[in-house]
Amino acid sequence: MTLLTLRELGVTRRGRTVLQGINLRVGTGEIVGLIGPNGAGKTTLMRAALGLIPPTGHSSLAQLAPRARGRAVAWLPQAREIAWQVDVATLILLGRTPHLATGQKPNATDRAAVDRAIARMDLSAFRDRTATRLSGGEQARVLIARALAQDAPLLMADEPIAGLDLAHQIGTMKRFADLAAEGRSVIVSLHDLGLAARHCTRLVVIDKGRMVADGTPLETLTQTLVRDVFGVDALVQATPDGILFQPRDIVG
Ligand SMILES: Nc1ncnc2c1ncn2[C@@H]1O[C@H](COP(=O)(O)OP(=O)(O)OP(=O)(O)O)[C@@H](O)[C@H]1O
Repeated sequence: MTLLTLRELGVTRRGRTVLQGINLRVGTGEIVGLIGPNGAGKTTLMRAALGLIPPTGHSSLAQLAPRARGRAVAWLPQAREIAWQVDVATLILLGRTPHLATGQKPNATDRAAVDRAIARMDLSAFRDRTATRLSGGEQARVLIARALAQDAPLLMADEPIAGLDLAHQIGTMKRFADLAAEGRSVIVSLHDLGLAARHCTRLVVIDKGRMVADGTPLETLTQTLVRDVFGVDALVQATPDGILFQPRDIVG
């Protein structure tokens, strides 16, 4: 089953081409890491795929009406502002909105989805706390939980682990693996190439608005690619315990 199809997706902003020629098909059970330097076009790709900015070309998600899109994909943007002075459980319940008709009250299924998301993001101790009074990293986990509660087949997350402590970075990547094991998929932009190499099933490398590599972490994260795209000399090594990625120095 295909959860997302992009064909020749492109974006022009203020007369400048910032994304072009993106072709991508995401099936079930994938953790697709979107990687690339600052300004490469990762956020633009996700927002264009969702139809949040007008793209050229085709995105299967951009065609959908808002409620149908909310059931097809959960979107976790990079900006993490929480505006509502509500408790954590209530905020996470907002993730169920695409499943509720206008005026419909949440039912047992919705509450179970919230409980699952709270457990998955290690937030049981925070469920009754006011969300705006949590630390930045705690708020980030609440927003991930809200996206998980949406129970969509596809999760698109823009730098979701930025600002999380190490254990919660790894924990979040493992939760994404749980989703993939359930047959869902995750598209996640990441700057930590070590975590990307270790936890993603596939990496899509974006550079200057173009896709320059698409494959397994070992196929894509070659020393040459890391040097050419990121300007960094790195050690990339397959070990019995997974891929090790160690950036060593800036090149050039
Ligand atoms: N509203 C806008 N108007 C004009 N240019 C924009 C706009 N938004 C983004 N851009 C440009 O598009 C390019 C891609 O930006 P994008 O945010 O997609 O990069 P990114 O890969 O997500 O970067 P980062 O890792 O820094 O978050 C950048 O050159 C950026 O300056």
